[in-house]
Amino acid sequence: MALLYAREAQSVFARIAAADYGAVFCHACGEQAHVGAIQKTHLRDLMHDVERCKAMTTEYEGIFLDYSRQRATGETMEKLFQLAEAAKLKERIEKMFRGDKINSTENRSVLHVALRAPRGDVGATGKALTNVVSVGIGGSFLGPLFVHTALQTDPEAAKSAKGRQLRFLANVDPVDVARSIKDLDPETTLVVVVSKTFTTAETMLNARTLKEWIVSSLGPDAVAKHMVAVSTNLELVEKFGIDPKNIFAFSDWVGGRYSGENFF
Ligand SMILES: O=P(O)(O)OC[C@H]1O[C@H](O)[C@H](O)[C@@H](O)[C@@H]1O
Repeated sequence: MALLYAREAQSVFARIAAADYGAVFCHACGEQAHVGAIQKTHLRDLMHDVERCKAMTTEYEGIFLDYSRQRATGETMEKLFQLAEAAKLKERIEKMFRGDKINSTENRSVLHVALRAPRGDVGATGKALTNVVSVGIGGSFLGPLFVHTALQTDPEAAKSAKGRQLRFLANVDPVDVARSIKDLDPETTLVVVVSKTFTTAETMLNARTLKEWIVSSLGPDAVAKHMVAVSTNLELVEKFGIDPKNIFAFSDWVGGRYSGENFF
């Protein structure tokens, strides 16, 4: 986990560095000369420096990180830390984790890190969410169904699924909807609305029905804890009332029939 977060920081850092290198690095640190010098340095020579190599390793929560094989010296690292501070890297990472719309070109949150959230989420009343109702039709139904069926014979998946239930709502038959939720408790149920477009009439109707089911039992605030969406249409998902932090977004160039290959 620590390594994943470190990687996250690294990638944010790389983006900031790439975008603002000239403006931030040179102004804040005034060190273009160092860039020139390090560019002329061969990694082989740096690797002879035992002290440097030792200093460029770190360990956290059992994960060992060795970044000595980067063309960088202790001085480079000092400057990079200054750059990170000048570019407000920590603040930017916090914004990303908080779900702020840091993707300014598309005006959307960047929340793939939410996919790494620890398992065992609880609902609005603190009870574990053990039931999942997957709402979606067409590719948005068959993809999840395919994965569910395939994993049924996987011993590890079967073990994790013990005591849990997964139901699919793939049509607008009110009897089917009623039957699917009849023995489920909203307190322990998570509703996943799967819709690439988030406009499909059947899916939207079922999503509204289940939203009402949750709200009438647990109140409007419970939606944030009991409903998530898998979609390309972040605007409509938010309008529907699902917390942006609970959107598993994917790109519209993934066809519905390939739905099993992304978050579905
Ligand atoms: O994922 P959605 O946008 O809700 O679309 C769900 C389904 O809608 C229609 O039935 C289309 O013919 C399918 O190709 C699509 O998979």
